[in-house]
Amino acid sequence: MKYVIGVDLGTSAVKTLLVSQAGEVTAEATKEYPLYHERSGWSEQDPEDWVAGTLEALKELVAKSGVSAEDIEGLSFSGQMHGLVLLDPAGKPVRRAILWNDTRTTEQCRRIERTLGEKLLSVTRNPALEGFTLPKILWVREHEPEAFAKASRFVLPKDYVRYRLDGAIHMDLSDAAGTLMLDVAGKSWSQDVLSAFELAPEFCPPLVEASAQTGTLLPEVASAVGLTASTKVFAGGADNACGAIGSGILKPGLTLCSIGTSGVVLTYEPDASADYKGKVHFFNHGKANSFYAMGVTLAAGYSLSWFRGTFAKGESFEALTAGIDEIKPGSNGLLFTPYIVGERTPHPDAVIRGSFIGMDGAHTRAHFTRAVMEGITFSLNESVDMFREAGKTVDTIVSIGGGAKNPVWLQMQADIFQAEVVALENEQGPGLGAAMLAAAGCGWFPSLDACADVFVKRAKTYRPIPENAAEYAKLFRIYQQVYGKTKELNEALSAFRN
Ligand SMILES: Nc1ncnc2c1ncn2[C@@H]1O[C@H](COP(=O)(O)OP(=O)(O)O)[C@@H](O)[C@H]1O
Ligand SMILES: O=C(CO)[C@@H](O)[C@H](O)COP(=O)(O)O
Repeated sequence: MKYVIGVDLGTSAVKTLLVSQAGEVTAEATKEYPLYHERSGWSEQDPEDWVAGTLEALKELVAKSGVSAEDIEGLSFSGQMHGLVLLDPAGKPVRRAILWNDTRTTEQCRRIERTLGEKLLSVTRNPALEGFTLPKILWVREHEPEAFAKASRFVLPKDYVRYRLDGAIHMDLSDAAGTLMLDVAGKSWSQDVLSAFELAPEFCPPLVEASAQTGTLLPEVASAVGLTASTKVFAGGADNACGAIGSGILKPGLTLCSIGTSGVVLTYEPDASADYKGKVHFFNHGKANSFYAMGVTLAAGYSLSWFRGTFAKGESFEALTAGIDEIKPGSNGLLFTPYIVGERTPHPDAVIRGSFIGMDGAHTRAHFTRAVMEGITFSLNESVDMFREAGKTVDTIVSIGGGAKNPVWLQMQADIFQAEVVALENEQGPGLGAAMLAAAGCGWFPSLDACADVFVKRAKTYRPIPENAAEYAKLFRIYQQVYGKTKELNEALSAFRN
């Protein structure tokens, strides 16, 4: 039996999966790493932590699987999107990476809008959002000119890790789409954008498809992790593109919900013709010549992990969520908005922050926990709503990410989204998608679709419970008012944030 490895470079951890030719996940190994929030709205990671975590996870994966290294043919990546890694000419990062959930770049976003005008949407197909890469590049150039002067090019998080594994610098189209520098439909770096901001073409890495082979493992890396130097390395893609591949979202009509650190609702687009007028993100898929549209909740799983870290330190998610199934929809009148690091869809707003509305002396920690999960799901439902309003049928949603480990949350998703929610045998869609890129790249299947027929294994389907769905429809209308009613209050409070 032959095997491939999927490496998912997430925000909370790097997760590695060993997957057989039959699509069975035969081993998993995960390594966590820290996030640095030095100021309100800032979010950074050390690229060395990603590399060390990946090497440790790979070593553990190979050792615990008992599989012979010769049988592991290839490896590919899924990566947290948008994070800026600036490299000096020797390939060393000049500063920590600035991540997708860092919102310090509002001023740069406004400048990008003024400079590019209508080209912003017609070329990059996306609005200027703080999380995207170009505003981060402009921020470093303005605020840290010494660091910027050392940088000769930039890469995205998984590209840096791949470079350290195979020694070659590349970026795939699905990840490049999130930089705001790509001509998304034309699949090339946009000369218009680069010249508008005086960035040299050499500052951008060579573009490849997510399924392209970029090299083989460097001999020293292979021996450090217990693999062979002939292991093929494939480019891989953005985590959401890989999540879509790993959930079989490879043809029109399918929708994905992912609750990781962020939360996304995503639909497949067969070509670049759809026009959502910048209300949702529009990116290249990991499947060649196709696209996807998606809405993003910045702090989805992160809201629950923030809540756990602050009020239930040291407890597992299982302990934290115990008993929430005994509480009725609406958490006894408690409502949470998950804007704890600002928001993207449908309110691109770096200043807004979260709220608990309706706190009552009768509420217990379990009510708060359920309210957090409901608030996250309401936020994702705003994206579902937007797709429905744009004419899409959203009746079946494949659910992945850490949030999909929780059956109560999966039922809540079905009740709030008013759609069937499908859980997969393994909730790690992006890691599986990465493994599928390697499997297809190794020639095991003629296409990603053929690979999905074997690799994507559906488990349970959750159907809406009519009385819950009716309650949630009423609550959702209340939830939608909280943004408007707390916006000004948060603007006033922002002066007191550090
Ligand atoms: N048992 C669980 N119940 C509810 N939520 C969970 C559970 N396990 C993990 N999560 C959620 O999943 C999130 C992590 O998801 P994951 O997909 O691993 O994130 P990332 O890819 O961003 O690193 C956590 O922040 C948490 O909110
Ligand atoms: O910014 C986005 C998408 O635009 C995020 O979805 C990141 O790609 C991080 O993903 P997770 O760590 O939550 O999987």
